[in-house]
Amino acid sequence: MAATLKLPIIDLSSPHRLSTASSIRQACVEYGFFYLVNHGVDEDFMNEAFKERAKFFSLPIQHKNNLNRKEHRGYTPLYAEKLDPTSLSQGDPKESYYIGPLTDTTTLSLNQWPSQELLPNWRPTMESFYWKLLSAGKELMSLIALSLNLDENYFDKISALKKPEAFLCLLRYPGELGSNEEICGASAHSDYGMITLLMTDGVPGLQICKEKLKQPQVWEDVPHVEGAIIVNIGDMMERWTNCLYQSTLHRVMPAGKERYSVAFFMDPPSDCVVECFESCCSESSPPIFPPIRSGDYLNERLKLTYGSEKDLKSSIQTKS
Ligand SMILES: O=C(O)CCC(=O)C(=O)O
Ligand SMILES: [Fe+2]
Repeated sequence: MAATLKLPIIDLSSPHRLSTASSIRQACVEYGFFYLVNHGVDEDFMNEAFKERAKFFSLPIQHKNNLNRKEHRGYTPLYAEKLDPTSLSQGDPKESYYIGPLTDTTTLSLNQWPSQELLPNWRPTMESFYWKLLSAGKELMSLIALSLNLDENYFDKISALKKPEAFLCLLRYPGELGSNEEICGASAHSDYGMITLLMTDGVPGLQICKEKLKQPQVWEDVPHVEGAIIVNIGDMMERWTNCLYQSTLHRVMPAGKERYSVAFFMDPPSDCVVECFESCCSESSPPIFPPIRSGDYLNERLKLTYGSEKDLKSSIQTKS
């Protein structure tokens, strides 16, 4: 049985910003994961958004398939994603729905929405959810900058936050697929981007592996904390910080029970160059990774997760 972790709790509303930043640093070095409380997304609203989310997933499959993922927005059916591309499974047994950046008017229309007749409150609820999470995420990024001995507006200054590539992802893991220990709901992976804000629903399953290079891997349970957002560091943040902050390997084990979660992936805009921060390298610890455009990095990772669009289409035809 996996041990249960007690991750650090960070209070986003604390007036003691320097000491909060120092706790964030410790959490990111040690775990790459922490809980965020007093984040401004109130529990009543979150529960309302969770209800709307469940309504979408309970629509008949043909309605969901009408909104199939295009340009990384819309519905992704069961098995279409494989977060661990080396896994031998047919794909991860989860379905999801992606809402792309609302901050960029040029790509806004790429988003897909269920029709108002079917789900009248869905779009305004999800848009509001998006803005609330973006606001919490931006506030957190200023503390993360402080935690790295950078100016608190640093991520704004390097244009990482003006129009971030932030995606709201609604997830459902169907319980009826059983609790085969071999098949993870979400296979082992680290997130690709800057940070992820994750909201779970109380059904267990999320686990992290603190030392991704150590064999055998040791997995520990991350319990749900009511009202808290789980934050994790993504690979681009790991590159920026020269591996000071870990993008920790995580997965979702099957619980034999339906499970929902929401992930808000905050990535820099595609033309932002991710290059080791000066505060994270020195002569004795030079940059480990070469600079890379965020968009190029993300595209490579997404290609591995989804295979080709042809694979996605055949997965829709055979699995639904
Ligand atoms: O559902 C969860 O708790 C985690 C999901 C996740 O890690 C992801 O989608 O990247
Ligand atoms: Fe993840």
